[in-house]
Amino acid sequence: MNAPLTASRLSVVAAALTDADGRVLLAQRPSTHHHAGLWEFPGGKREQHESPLQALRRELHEELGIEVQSAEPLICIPFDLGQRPIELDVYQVSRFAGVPVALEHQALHWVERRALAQYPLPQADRPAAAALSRPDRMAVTPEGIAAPSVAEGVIGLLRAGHRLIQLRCPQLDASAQRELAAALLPDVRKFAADLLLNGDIEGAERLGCGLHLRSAQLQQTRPRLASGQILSAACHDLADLARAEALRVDCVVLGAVMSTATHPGRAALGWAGFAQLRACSSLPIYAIGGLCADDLTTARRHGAQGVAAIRAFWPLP
Ligand SMILES: Nc1nc2c([nH]c(=O)n2[C@@H]2O[C@H](COP(=O)(O)OP(=O)(O)OP(=O)(O)O)[C@@H](O)[C@H]2O)c(=O)[nH]1
Ligand SMILES: [Mg+2]
Repeated sequence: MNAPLTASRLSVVAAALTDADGRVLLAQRPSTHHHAGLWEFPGGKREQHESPLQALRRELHEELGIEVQSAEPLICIPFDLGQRPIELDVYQVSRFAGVPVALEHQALHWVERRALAQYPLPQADRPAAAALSRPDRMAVTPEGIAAPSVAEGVIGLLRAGHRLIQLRCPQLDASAQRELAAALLPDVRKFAADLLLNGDIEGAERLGCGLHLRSAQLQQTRPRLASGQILSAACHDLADLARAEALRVDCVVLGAVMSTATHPGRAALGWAGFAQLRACSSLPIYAIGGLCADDLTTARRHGAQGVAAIRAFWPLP
């Protein structure tokens, strides 16, 4: 059965068309349309009788003259901050017949994934650009274990394919956490991964690594980080998300989606609550709280960049 079209959000389907080199097609919106001149993923409004895939096939035929052969769901973004609330359902399309031609757009560009964010995109597209270019998992180190075990576990995470690791060691003082980060950074860089220091602004500035701000730190001015140093932030509600957006963070971690043993007192958002908050921000958002890798598909269906977890990802017993 087709997902119902609701009056509250306009249902829009769009395609991240990829070529053999993994580049993604962006299309520049016509000067006569809403969002004129911005670069978007080709697609358009789903009609009442259509499934998302039927709408995608029709739109890509009309706009690019191609036939879609297969499409995988990438991310479905509820977004309420524009002129009209939309649900932007983005599919990854790597198999299609024909060569895309700009039948309705001003121009087409094949873009390296890392360069997507440099294009002026509609606000709702930012989470899709991040879904195409940034890790879908953030691993957070568990508390209460000695520094050598944290180091061993982080190496295990890198070997298991994790590329975004938050070093969170409340059991160590700030200087010991910083020392541990400094020792781990050569390995982190060898794996082309990113390490985020939890809460230690000065440490991240000095070491040149990433930083994860606690929600209580969101009132401060933006830390002095270079463009390659990822800035992330813990958020629990709308006010946190607004502050994180004002600090121009690269991503946030939002939860708890499910109730967890580590934070038993905190009310869980559930996926519906998560999506409501997601719709009020254009930031890439990792969902956290009682989640594991099996929840990635559900997370993406609710507009998340992916899943952040402690125990579910930790490779040591
Ligand atoms: N196709 C597309 N639309 C997007 C994206 N991001 C985004 O906010 N939108 C918004 O979604 C809405 C519908 O898109 P559209 O203008 O392509 O619709 P359409 O192809 O059916 O065109 P039409 O209005 O001429 O019939 C527009 O308000 C558009 O700005 C995106 O990446 N791709
Ligand atoms: Mg369109």
